[in-house]
Amino acid sequence: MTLVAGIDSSTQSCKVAIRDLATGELVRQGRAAHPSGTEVDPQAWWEALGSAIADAGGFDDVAAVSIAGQQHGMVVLDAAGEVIRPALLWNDTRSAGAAAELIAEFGAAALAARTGSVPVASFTATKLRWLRDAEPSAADRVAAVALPHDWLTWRLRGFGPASASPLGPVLDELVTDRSDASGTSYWNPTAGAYDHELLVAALGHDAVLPRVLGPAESAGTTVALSAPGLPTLPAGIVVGPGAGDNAGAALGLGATEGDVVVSIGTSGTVFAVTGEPSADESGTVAGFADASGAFLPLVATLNAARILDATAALLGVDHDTLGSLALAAAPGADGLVLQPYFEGERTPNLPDATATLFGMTLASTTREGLARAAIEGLLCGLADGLDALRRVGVEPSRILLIGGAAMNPAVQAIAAQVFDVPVTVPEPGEYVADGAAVQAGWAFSGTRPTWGVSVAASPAADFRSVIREQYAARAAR
Ligand SMILES: Nc1ncnc2c1ncn2[C@@H]1O[C@H](COP(=O)(O)OP(=O)(O)O)[C@@H](O)[C@H]1O
Ligand SMILES: O=C(CO)[C@@H](O)[C@H](O)COP(=O)(O)O
Repeated sequence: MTLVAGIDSSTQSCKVAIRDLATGELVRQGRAAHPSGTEVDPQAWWEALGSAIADAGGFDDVAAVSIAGQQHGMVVLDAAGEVIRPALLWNDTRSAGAAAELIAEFGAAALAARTGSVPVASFTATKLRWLRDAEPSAADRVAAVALPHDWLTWRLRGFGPASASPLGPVLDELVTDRSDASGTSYWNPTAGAYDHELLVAALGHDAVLPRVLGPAESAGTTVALSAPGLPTLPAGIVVGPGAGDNAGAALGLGATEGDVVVSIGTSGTVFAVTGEPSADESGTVAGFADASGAFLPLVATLNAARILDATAALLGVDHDTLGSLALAAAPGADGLVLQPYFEGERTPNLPDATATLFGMTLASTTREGLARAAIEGLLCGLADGLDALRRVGVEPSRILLIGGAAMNPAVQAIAAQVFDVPVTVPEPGEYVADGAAVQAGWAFSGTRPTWGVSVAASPAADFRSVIREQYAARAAR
């Protein structure tokens, strides 16, 4: 049996899935938590990767591995391969002003044409601009800029600071893939090339950027690694190019035309695989590349599963009870509307916003109503994202609902009331890690594995227009 491993180094945790290349059968899995916060030392991801690999029973019998990861995070390296400062994550909004500056300097239409997207604070270029202005001595030392998955892939292949890696700080050995490169705001998905003028405008000087590999290209192989608390690896495992986590999920689901993936994890994302690139000048849709050689128009919200975490904590219940409470309230929650911008928001671009509860009356202010308003508010933001995808030409025929919160039966049922296209819930699984495993198998064998995905639920279509109408009315005010 040939085993391939996929890794999802996501915002909240690191997950490993080991599958049989021939059948796709899940053989082993593991996971480890990441630190909280929007600024994280990449070493914590490296240690979590070691724990997750150990939790999955190790890689001694694994033939190939690939890493998908949270997108956009700024990992800055000096000439010695040392991480200069903690990484700023996709959900860190301190660079909102820098994003506005870059748009003012180049124009939204030009940036959309050159990079597929109009940057918001999530994008790497804006974080580099923030670094240039807020920490100039750190910016001066930047010799290379990587994304979370690029840096982990580099470490897995034995590169890193001289003191902590067998092959040392060879910056030219950094690699990435099209999907993650397209979230930087200095890579052109249509041309398939970096735009160094935009990098220099952001950082203040040029730097080494990871070489962009094709979907099935191998990044090389692992070297033997062994140190307490860090990944333990045998030599010679084929390493795939890696991917942004959303592109990884599309690969893991085998998403095809008509499929729109709605992922409810730390971020909420709505995306589709398309044959043509997109360039939305309004900035709502990010024109990413995917991990199969195609494109991935995507809308992302900063607030998603943690809306439900916060509401469940407030009500003093677990996720299941939150769901039961929500289903006990009527669609529309008697007018109670949660605009759930707890962490600011990215879509719409309101980095300094906070959450607001509208429509509180003596009748509507119940535990059941609040639970439902939380789920409805979460899903309405994503349904707005679906409408934005339609505006760039995506024609959805079904929603594939994934991510931690998609496991909640109430979220599934209310999704069928909020989305006006049929909702399908794949078997609970780690589709980002699975997509990375597909990619590892592709790099190993030269053929893209097609493993198939089982469906767990197809909630009956139950569209209730009141939910989106009252949400939109509140948003308009
Ligand atoms: N049954 C559930 N109902 C609602 N939320 C859930 C449920 N199970 C997990 N979650 C939430 O899902 C999130 C994790 O989802 P995941 O897709 O793994 O996120 P990420 O990939 O961003 O780390 C957490 O915020 C967790 O509390
Ligand atoms: O910023 C984006 C996409 O543009 C996010 O989707 C990140 O990629 C984080 O993903 P999760 O950790 O929430 O899965």
